[in-house]
Amino acid sequence: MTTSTANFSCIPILDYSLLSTTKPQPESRDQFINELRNALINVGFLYLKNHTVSQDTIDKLISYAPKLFDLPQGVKDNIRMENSEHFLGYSRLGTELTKGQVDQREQWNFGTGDRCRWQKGDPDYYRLWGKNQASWPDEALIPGFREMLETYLSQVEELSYDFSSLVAEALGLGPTGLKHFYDAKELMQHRGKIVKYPVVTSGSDQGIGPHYDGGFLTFLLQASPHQGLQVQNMSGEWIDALPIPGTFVINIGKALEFVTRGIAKATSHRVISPKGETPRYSVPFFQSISPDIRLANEILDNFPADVLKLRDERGTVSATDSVNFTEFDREPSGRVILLSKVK
Ligand SMILES: O=C(O)CCC(=O)C(=O)O
Ligand SMILES: [Fe+2]
Repeated sequence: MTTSTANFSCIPILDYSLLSTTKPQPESRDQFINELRNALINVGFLYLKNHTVSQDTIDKLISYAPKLFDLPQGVKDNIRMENSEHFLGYSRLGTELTKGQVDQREQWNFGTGDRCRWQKGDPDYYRLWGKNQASWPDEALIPGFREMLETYLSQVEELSYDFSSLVAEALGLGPTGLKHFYDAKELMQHRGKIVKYPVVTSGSDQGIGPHYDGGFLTFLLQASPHQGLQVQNMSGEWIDALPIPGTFVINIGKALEFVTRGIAKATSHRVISPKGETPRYSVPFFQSISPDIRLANEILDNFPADVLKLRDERGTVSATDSVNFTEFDREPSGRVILLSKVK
């Protein structure tokens, strides 16, 4: 593994209020963009504070999370992901593996939008666009949950587009430099999960094993105050990403790393199960790109020399722990996601 001068020992905290449109300050904007460039190239992870998602909605989501998992097992099993052609719904503890090892987590999978895009003759992966209907627990069992989560997902979706334009700017591509990776908003379906990591007293404490995210950008809400998320730096050390109230943890996925020629860095991360008395909860939101995009045809060019220099000074991590399928650059991105679900 290459050790780099740009190795990190903590995850930067970026302040979204530096971009405030009520009092625009060019130097504050420059500061934000510079900090973002550093985080994208040297860390692959950042915290975002003073973001645009309402704290009231986040507080509600945090209080709903345990109630969702406390629903009777039969209710949860009725809306199991395994029965959904859209891969939405509930998945039991122990049904997921990372690199052959069982992850100790229970999850609900949701998507934005509420329609299936697939029509006869369309590619198979359009079926991933699913109606959420099947994945919502009965309103009477958890009143207000659906409305709260739809509000949350649509606010994070908005943030994800705004943030993607800032990422493009920070990489020297101009604010619209990543826009062609997305279809029209009403055609996109982004995915989110609500995850419970139970307390582990014996056996494996792998909440989720070391992995890279596959897409462009992930927006993670740490929905309880537990230690557990760790991020691997250039020399292989695991750095804690402790929950910071009022922030999102944002990280880069393999697809963005690939199309930016390794400039924006995907960083390996994992979750260690909680040891105390109470479970850990988190809510990742995975921003999708157009399902028809073949990444190998879309590798970006025209990066400014200073951005390329920062990448080259950083060096590369020689140990590869890539996504578990090899066709991720050549197949349409929708099929890559489909393959990852059925493997
Ligand atoms: O739960 C977390 O904190 C991280 C989850 C994660 O990395 C993932 O689901 O890809
Ligand atoms: Fe992840």
